[in-house]
Amino acid sequence: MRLRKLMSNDRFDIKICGLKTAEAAERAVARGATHIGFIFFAKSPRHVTAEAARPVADAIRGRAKIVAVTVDATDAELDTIVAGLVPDMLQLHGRESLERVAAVKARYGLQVIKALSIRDAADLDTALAYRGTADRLLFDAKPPKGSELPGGNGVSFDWRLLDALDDGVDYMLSGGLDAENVGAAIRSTRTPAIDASSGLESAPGVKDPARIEAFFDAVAAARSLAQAHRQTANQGA
Ligand SMILES: O=C(O)c1ccccc1N[C@@H]1O[C@H](COP(=O)(O)O)[C@@H](O)[C@H]1O
Repeated sequence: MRLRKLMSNDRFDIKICGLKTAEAAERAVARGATHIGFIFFAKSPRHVTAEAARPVADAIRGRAKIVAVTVDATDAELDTIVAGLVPDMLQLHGRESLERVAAVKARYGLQVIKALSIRDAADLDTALAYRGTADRLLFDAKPPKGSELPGGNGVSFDWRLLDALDDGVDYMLSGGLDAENVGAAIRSTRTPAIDASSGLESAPGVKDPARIEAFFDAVAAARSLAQAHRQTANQGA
């Protein structure tokens, strides 16, 4: 049943986040990334300035959505990022309220992804309140104790919580995805989109070509297996 739901939606988005080089961005897009994310958070090993990120973004502009990832950024900070990077979307990965999400959307006229950290069913309920205000929800794990980063921690949450979601919820599954677990994530959830960052790195902030390739290979394998299951199910119907 879940496989049928997953594959009945042809659109499947793959966001690769925390890019710093045109080489890594090009590799991700060549393999099918639909979204490329740049991190604007000074404490992150993936932090970039708009000036440094712009040529990387320009190299793939028009072939994947350019996403600026920010954390409780002020209007002044967002003004600099939006003017310098010219992103297609903003990802708000802090404690932004519903009102703040609405204000950011209105100020820039850009699509907004709201990242929400999930540990239990109550967190999912809180996250769902952003539906209709944010253009898309992104479910990430809660940061481990002591982490200075609200995301990019390489940890997953219990994907079984997503069983409770209605089919129509448009979200991205994030948190600790890598080549080893992304197939299971796709098979065991109904996710219409995935997002990965630190699981594709050889060191914090350093994207690894082999890990990127292995990740996309694993995604393709899981998607074609699901497709085969759907065809078998349709033939039996
Ligand atoms: O990657 C970071 O350093 C980061 C910093 C601040 C906010 C978000 C950040 N990353 C985002 O977190 C999720 C999950 O990352 P991971 O796959 O677990 O490493 C993803 O959206 C990153 O873009």
